[in-house]
Amino acid sequence: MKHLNTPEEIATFISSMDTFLLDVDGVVFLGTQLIPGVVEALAHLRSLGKRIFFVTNNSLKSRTSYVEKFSAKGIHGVAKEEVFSAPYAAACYLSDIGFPKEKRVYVMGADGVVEELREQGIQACGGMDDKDLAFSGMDDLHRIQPDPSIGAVLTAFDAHINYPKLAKAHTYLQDPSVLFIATNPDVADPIGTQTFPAAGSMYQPLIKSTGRHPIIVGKPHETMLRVILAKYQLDPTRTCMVGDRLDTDVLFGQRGGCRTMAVLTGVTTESMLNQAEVAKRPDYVISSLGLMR
Ligand SMILES: O=C(O)[C@H](O)[C@H](O)COP(=O)(O)O
Ligand SMILES: [Mg+2]
Repeated sequence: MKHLNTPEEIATFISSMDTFLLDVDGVVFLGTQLIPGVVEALAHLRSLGKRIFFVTNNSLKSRTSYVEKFSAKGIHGVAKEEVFSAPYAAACYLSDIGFPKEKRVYVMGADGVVEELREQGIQACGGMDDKDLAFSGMDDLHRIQPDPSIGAVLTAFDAHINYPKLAKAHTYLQDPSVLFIATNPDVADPIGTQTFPAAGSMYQPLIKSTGRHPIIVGKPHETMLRVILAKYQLDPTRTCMVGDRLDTDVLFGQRGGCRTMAVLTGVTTESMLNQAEVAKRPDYVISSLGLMR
């Protein structure tokens, strides 16, 4: 694990890579705030002809919305195809396994998830339509019944989680043929100096109530990485996954045979790095992506 501190060390590292896979939350943004120096760093990498892809477990936005957010924050010229998100990975997974056209996916999450599914021609329900589902007592639950049109339950980050949604998902998952999928395993997100529950905390009640475990399609699940490496014929040894989490970003890069870098602007701290098992540590550490300019 090499710390990159001096401009010379950073320049030497950059020259050894052709492609950068950048995590978003904790690397580019912290909450809604752009991390200082990132716009300049991205412009510098691009000026050197480096390829950049954004690989995020964030399930609040579609890739189109992400491109708009990047642009609004001064990160211009990002193509939708350069953004790989957990909702997109979920849609590709369902499409790749031949999810039946007549079936629907029940989404516990935001509209960005529904948008990505529909873009792949997959019917989705739930999402924000269920955010205000009323619950007036246990005898109200007879309204929630099995639904043969549901072929999968997909959980994501859901700021409007409620008991009726959990009851619907639980009911649908009683049928073993209904797929149980989760966008990502991140259990908490850093916002400012605090942390808050994230997508990986949202499906835990269903694991307990149904006894079933979801297929996780986002990082560190390497499907998304294999798609990127294959689609763009990338050399993993000259591709670096840059992230703020060891258990998603670094593991994701390692599983794909890529180089890995941790930044200290998100979840991971210096002490976490030193406490981590050697095998789980990144190849490189830099205090911020903003220094790569
Ligand atoms: O909120 C979540 O589900 C995730 O913790 C968060 O969005 C992670 O996003 P990433 O760091 O992969 O961009
Ligand atoms: Mg992150």
